[in-house]
Amino acid sequence: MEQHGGSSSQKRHAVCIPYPAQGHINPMLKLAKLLHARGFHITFVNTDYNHRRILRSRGSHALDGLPSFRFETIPDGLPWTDVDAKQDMFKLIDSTINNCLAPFKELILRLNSGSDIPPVSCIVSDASMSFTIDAAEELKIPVILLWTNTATALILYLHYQKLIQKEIIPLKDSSDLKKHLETEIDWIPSMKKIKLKDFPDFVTTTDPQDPMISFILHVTERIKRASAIFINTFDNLEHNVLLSLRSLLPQVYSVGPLQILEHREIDKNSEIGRLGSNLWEEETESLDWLDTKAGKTVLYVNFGSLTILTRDQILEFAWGLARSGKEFLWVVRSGMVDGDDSILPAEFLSETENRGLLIRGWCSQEKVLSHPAIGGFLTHCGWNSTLESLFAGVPMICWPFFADQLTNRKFCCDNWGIGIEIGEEVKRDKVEAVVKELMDGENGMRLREKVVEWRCMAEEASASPLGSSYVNFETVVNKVLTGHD
Ligand SMILES: O=c1ccn([C@@H]2O[C@H](COP(=O)(O)OP(=O)(O)O[C@H]3O[C@H](CO)[C@@H](O)[C@H](O)[C@H]3O)[C@@H](O)[C@H]2O)c(=O)[nH]1
Repeated sequence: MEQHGGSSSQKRHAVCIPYPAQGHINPMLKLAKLLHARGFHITFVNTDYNHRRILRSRGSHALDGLPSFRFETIPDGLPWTDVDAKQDMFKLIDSTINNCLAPFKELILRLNSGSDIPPVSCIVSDASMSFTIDAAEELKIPVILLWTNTATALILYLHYQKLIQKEIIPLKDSSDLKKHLETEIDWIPSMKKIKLKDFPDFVTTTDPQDPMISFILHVTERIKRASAIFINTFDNLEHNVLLSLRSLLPQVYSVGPLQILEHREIDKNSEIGRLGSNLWEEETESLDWLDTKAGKTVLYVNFGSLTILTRDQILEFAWGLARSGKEFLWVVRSGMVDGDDSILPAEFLSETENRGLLIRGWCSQEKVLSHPAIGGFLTHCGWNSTLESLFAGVPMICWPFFADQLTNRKFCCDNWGIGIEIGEEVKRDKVEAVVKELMDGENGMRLREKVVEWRCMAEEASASPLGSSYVNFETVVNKVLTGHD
């Protein structure tokens, strides 16, 4: 991809910095590769902690980079921990806000003093790392934010301040929780009568100082200062919301699914294409196992990188899967079950050994979802998983854990027609019923047809030269990042 760029003095240099969690690093790496393909020199910035994790999971040379695509690190400000230690999400949020600006600015100054690379000409930052806006303003360079959730989640978050002003949150009395969650909100542009239970979480707090609410207010206030905001979605999927959003934030550009742009533009066997960012080591068994299975017969089960299940929940899922009689591939990440990952009972393992593959660890999800044997996805509705499922044409069973996943569940099931709800409380009978419905039922067929329709629209959005996401990406690269009309 070097051929697109000019000499180092002419090249533009983008410093790309994701929020330090898997669901944010993955889309940022895709974006960085796309910018590199357009001739940008890239510096990709991980936290020290995640850098060490990637080296461990991908090998000691995984982040050596290339002359025009380099990796750097900054500390996350948390006490030094072992790579196996789980990072506390709330402490990490707080720490990035308070501790990352100084090392980030030092990094940019150091990059600017190097003679072998072009000076930093723009920052491409996760919207949750909004200290980067201060750095960009000081350096007088543009900052582009990447919003890794839906446009819907963004418009809802932008109205949390108003929810507080209207005294809807924080909740005064938690005994009213059920009624509170059924409250219809009808004053958010393009959101027709959305209930609080479909908001991206945190609306059940009774704490006036709730740290997540403070974080949401912090991010949504600062986001307005960005030169442009990329959203990993596409126009057809969230057309009206994007229109409303643009009247609040004119610099919003839908550029998703980034996976499709990456797929089209980056040769996956090239040095850049092979760069990856998995924090857990990927197993290799599941693709071979899937090769032995018939088309669309296997349910894939994976709850992403942050979900924590209780012992009861994992048991209910396990027995529901066993009773469904369907084949399944279930990936159980280390640390995914509160207290103990090895609690799946021997009876479950022996009953399902001929039709279930249980992977303890991490798989290559994009490859798994695209395998022809996969017929359904039991998911926590993280936005990357949702888009990846859509791109693979795989319908979903939706069991959100927290945050934007609740909103994604609502839209997948009620608006886009690509998912079935399983209910908040996991019960084996329900799991059994929805798995059968998705894999064998008429409803499953309808969802499968619908998801393929959405995949076609996503592909159209990403197509050169007129697809909306493609055009939006080009517009920002030309106008904002390189200053050309
Ligand atoms: O075994 C696995 C499990 C996951 N993945 C990948 O890891 C990413 C997970 O992202 P996502 O599905 O979005 O889930 P989370 O890790 O939970 O993502 C966080 O970030 C997302 C994007 O902001 C939010 O939508 C979620 O709510 C938030 O929890 C995806 O790219 C998956 O392909 C793998 O490759 N292998």
